[in-house]
Amino acid sequence: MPKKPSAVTNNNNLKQHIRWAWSISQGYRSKLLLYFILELIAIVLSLLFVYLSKKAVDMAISPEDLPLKWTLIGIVTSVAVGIGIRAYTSWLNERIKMMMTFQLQRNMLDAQMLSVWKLIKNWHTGDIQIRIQTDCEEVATMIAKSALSFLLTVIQLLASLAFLWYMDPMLALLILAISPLFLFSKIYFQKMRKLSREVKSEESNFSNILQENLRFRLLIRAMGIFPKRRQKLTASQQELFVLKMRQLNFSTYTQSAMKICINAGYLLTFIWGIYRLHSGQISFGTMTAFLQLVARIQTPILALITYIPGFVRFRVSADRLLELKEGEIEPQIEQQRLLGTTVLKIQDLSFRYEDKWVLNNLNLNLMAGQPTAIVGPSGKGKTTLIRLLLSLIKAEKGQILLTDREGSRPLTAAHRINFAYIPQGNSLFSGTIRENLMLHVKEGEHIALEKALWIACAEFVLELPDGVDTVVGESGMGLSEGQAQRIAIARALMHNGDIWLFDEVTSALDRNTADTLIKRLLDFGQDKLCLFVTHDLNLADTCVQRIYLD
Ligand SMILES: Nc1ncnc2c1ncn2[C@@H]1O[C@H](COP(=O)(O)OP(=O)(O)OP(=O)(O)O)[C@@H](O)[C@H]1O
Repeated sequence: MPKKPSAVTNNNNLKQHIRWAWSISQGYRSKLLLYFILELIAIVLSLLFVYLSKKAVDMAISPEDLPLKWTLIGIVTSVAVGIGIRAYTSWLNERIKMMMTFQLQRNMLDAQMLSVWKLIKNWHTGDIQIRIQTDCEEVATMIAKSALSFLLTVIQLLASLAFLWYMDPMLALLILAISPLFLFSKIYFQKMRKLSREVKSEESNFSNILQENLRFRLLIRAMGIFPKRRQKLTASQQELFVLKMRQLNFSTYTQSAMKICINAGYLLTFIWGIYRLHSGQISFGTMTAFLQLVARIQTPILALITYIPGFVRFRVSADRLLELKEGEIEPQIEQQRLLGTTVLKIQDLSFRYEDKWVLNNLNLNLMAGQPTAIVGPSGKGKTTLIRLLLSLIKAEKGQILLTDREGSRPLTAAHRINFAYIPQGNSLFSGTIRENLMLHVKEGEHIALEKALWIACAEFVLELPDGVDTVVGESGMGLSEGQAQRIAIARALMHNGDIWLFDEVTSALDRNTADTLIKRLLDFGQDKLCLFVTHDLNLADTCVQRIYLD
């Protein structure tokens, strides 16, 4: 059964998340360091601005005639350079974030594309899609942006606090005391994490329903189940609404509390400053510096608070992505072309899905030039045998040997290039027919396009107004099932593999076309190893060998 999106079983600790985030940052660290250093300079400049403006105000109201020019030049320079640095760092940061997101998305997709069969069936594509799209971005945002900004904000906060402490320790303590530090408590984090996880799970569920509704939109209408499927989508939206409202309510409470603290802090500083100014304990310049520093303390505190939801989402997303990466991945190996495969020998082959045995001690010899039909009732393991031959699944027992002019060797995933495989149903990609036909061909190793179309009884393509450049939609939309099936056959023949694995190639064809197709295939494939999985008895009768699976 596909995994329910809500079932995030992973719950890694903070250390594991940080270690993983660190590994993702590889390749970007020097750029991130540059960003960090420039931001530090910007912080120093902003404090320099506070210091110089205090000095300028005090100089301006001083009875002595002090030269203000250099102080004012210093103020303008610190502001101008600060703006320039911030513009560059924000550009740089967005760029790093984008690159990191794309790389993470590619890695996650690769892991899914290459994960072993057992894992594939556990996942719903809608769920995978939402994880790759939104969770990858969440993680990259944290690593490239929020984590460093958080650190910089803490530095800015500490520097401003130290400055204020230097001018008035009591005020610094008071400001800190009424800051909404409760937002860093464990209870707050736990609550946020729970809410975030629930929302993300429901988003995955919504994506699953949406994806299936769109994919089967014609079928849904034809079956008259549109209201039901719509209802399912609406129910998921309602659930999402409830969860997001819970999140919104929670953040409204916390933000209101936060705003009360921030305003109280400002008022306190103002009253405190006025009182001390009035009693002559501080200068007017110090009063302005107070107000600026309070802003420079409260703004970082506010910023730190806004990082919390992002940090919580990062941890939930990290769990979801680590879960996606779990399990066995097929190693990428170089493909080996065999030199005229003559025999494919299946010896004592047994296979089971979990505890259900599908094949038991199967023995079979496929010889070049002796087409074989595999027939039998539905659900007896015909497609499973094809999966074993394509090394998509591993046999429990037994082996498959391939013999060519150079000898025999066990079949592995490296031999896939030698197979011409046609799956059941429509398997065309969106794009032109030419793009579909040329998908896996190598220069100099493929047969002529027109020839492949002819053998596959797909000459009709050449008569279309745009010929092989005709654009087909998703899943071959714009073509009939039979037309799409014949183009898929031509595609399989194009790269001239020695071993043909044809799964129900005549299922969507009329009798005449099917018979012509069989004849052409058998004529052209006289030196090939042909395996037809079929319920078509005419096709089975034409084969030299018939194997009955029951
Ligand atoms: N991914 C899977 N996980 C668990 N069981 C599976 C899986 N795929 C197939 N099976 C089971 O294995 C058995 C053989 O399936 P298979 O698709 O090989 O049959 P088949 O002979 O090709 O059927 P058909 O003629 O209908 O295409 C079936 O009983 C099926 O329920």
